Amino acid sequence: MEPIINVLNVSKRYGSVKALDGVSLAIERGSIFGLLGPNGAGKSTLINIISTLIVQDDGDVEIAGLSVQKDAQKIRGMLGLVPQDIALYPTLTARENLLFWGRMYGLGGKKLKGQIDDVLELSGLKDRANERVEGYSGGMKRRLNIAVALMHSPQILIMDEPTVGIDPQSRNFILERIKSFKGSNTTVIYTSHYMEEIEEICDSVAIMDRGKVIASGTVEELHGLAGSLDTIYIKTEEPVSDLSFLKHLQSIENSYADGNTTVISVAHSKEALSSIILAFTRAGHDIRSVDMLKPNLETVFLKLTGRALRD
Ligand SMILES: Nc1ncnc2c1ncn2[C@@H]1O[C@H](COP(=O)(O)OP(=O)(O)OP(=O)(O)O)[C@@H](O)[C@H]1O
Repeated sequence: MEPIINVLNVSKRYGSVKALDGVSLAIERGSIFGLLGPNGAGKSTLINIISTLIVQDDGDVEIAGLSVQKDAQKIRGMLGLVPQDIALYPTLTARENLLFWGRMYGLGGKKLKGQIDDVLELSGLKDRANERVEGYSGGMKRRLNIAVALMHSPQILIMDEPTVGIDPQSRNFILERIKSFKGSNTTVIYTSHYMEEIEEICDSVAIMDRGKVIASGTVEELHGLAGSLDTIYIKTEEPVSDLSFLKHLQSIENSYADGNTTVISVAHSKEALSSIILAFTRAGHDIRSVDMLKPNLETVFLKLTGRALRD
């Protein structure tokens, strides 16, 4: 597949802060592309450059062969942006907001009406379309914001943390809707610092930290960077100083004691768990709790940076 977006060695500074430091990325047409990173990693700066809202200091972004610097106007017509801040008229109804934005995009007549019905359906707001936006919940406003971004049927939908601070129902609704774009002509760029969301919906992911892309690939490829081992944490009533009772268990790759917690690395935690628990009990250790951690984007980030994603 052909990339629709090529980010070529892009840098951006704010005073002494390097918000982006030589970022390069290729985003496939029709994919759902995730940008994951902690606060301040540079995600918003990057998508604002892709959206032609701010200009980079160095490098370029090509979208369908056009340059954000030279062809900003044309590129804007191809993009739908869902910004972090809600941009709606509170005293207008949802339908009136969509009418306004549709006209801004140059739509009119039957096409405009049809498009409004489509995006209301898509955002699950059809039944509430004639209510004023000021009475909407945060999640409904966010869904309307997405509807606005879809009014001109953009090739690329860019969403900056669209699920922050909204109710779980709206969050699930939004995630399901984004998943429904899979295999369509619409390319989605999705930023988040929630790794579960990115794992759930994205085909490809770039992990950003301090202005750089520190890893990119499919979710599976990125999991591979954390190694293939699961981690089991067993908390006991008393500290366990001698772990020789685990020796006979072939599946254990590594184990160490950390106070009352024994940390065990195994290839297949599900299969190994019952024999590990049995070994603890037989050795006379009372177990207080058991936790399992499979490799995920959180552990990948930890491995690459030595820091947690959610510091
Ligand atoms: N307009 C600005 N003026 C000064 N510094 C800025 C500006 N915008 C961003 N920065 C700085 O650039 C860095 C990257 O910020 P950016 O907003 O792109 O990160 P982010 O990954 O989107 O984080 P968040 O999840 O908090 O939005 C941060 O250190 C931020 O403080």
